[in-house]
This record gives sequence, C-alpha cells and structure tokens, in this order.
Amino acid sequence: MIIAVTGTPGVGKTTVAKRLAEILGYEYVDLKEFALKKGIGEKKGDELEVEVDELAYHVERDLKGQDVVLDGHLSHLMPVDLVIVLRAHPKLIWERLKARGYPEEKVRENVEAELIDLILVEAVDEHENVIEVDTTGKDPQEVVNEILNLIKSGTKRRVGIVDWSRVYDDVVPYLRLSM
Ligand SMILES: Nc1ncnc2c1ncn2[C@@H]1O[C@H](COP(=O)(O)OP(=O)(O)OP(=O)(O)O)[C@@H](O)[C@H]1O
Repeated sequence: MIIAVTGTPGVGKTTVAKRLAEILGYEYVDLKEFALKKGIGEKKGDELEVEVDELAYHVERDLKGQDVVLDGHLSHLMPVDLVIVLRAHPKLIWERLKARGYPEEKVRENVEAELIDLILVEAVDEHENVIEVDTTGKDPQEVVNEILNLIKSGTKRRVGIVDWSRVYDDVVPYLRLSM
C-alpha cells in the first residue's frame, strides 16, 4: 500500500512520515529525492519544479504494489492508496518556516495555504481515501499513534476536522496582506 503524507511545508510531514514508515515496516520515500534521482523536474534555488503527471507516471511505475510511505507536499497528487493530510495552526507554520530562514513572502504564502485548507482541498479532489490529522499541540509520536489507530480501525476517510477561520484574527499578522 502507498500512503502519502502531505501538508503545508513545515507542518511536520518528514518527521511523521519517517516514524510511520519505521513502525509499519514500510519503505520511506521522499518524493523530492525520488524526482531528483529520476532526473525529473528543474531545480530553482532549493525548490524543484516538476511536471506532476510525469512524476505520477514514475511513482506508478516504480512504487505501485509496494508498501511505501511517500513524503512530500505533492504526494497527494500521486497515485497512492491513502492520503494523510497533516494540519498545524498557521502560527506554527510561521514559526517553523521563519526559523528555517525562508523569505518572509514565502513564509506568509505558506501560512495562507494552511489557513485556507489548500492541500486538503487538493487531496479530496484527487482521492477518496483521505485522513486529516491536526498535529497542533501533539508531539510527533502522538500524531503517528493517531494515524496508526485510524489505519488499524479501517478508517478510509476523515476530513473537515480543522477550521482555522476561527483563529483568523490571530493569523492576520502573518498573512501577505499584513506586509
Ligand atoms: N508534532 C510536532 N511537534 C513539534 N514540532 C514538530 C512536530 N512535527 C514536526 N515538528 C518540527 O517542525 C519542523 C518541520 O518539521 P518537518 O521538516 O517534518 O516538516 P515538513 O512538513 O516535512 O517540512 P517540509 O515540507 O518543508 O519538508 C521541524 O523542526 C520538526 O522538528
């Protein structure tokens, strides 16, 4: 089974995906590393611009039928069996991406993406089997345990558990409109 772990940059995908793969005994695949190894896409700074359909073709060809946890903010656009969408309070995204030294405009862009459920909306457009997990206030192991329990209970779809509009006023200072 291929499990995608996706979400806004800085939400905790890699941290969770690696632990999840280890506990499940699945192969961990970083989608960006996979693309680089295949020579797919064009490096633009530390970003990799890829043609999603081309990447999906290679994921299908190379990983189909294998037990894999696929880590990346495009993984929900790949041919996978289950999508885990991680969520975090937009202020956490701000703090983590600022700490990483991202340019302010890029940090604000990602804060907005988290605020408006961008990745979740893309994931449910692409897949039936989507599980949304709010990681806010939980340590990585708690997040992984929640995912494992959901998988073990046969949950295929759990979405709509996060609504950051209720904290909009707290988030406004971290949006592009406040620049
Ligand atoms: N549940 C958590 N609680 C506290 N800190 C966390 C949690 N999950 C991840 N972090 C921290 O948040 C930062 C970002 O985590 P990580 O690199 O896994 O995110 P990511 O979504 O993979 O980011 P990117 O898409 O940019 O690779 C790291 O410093 C990590 O240690």
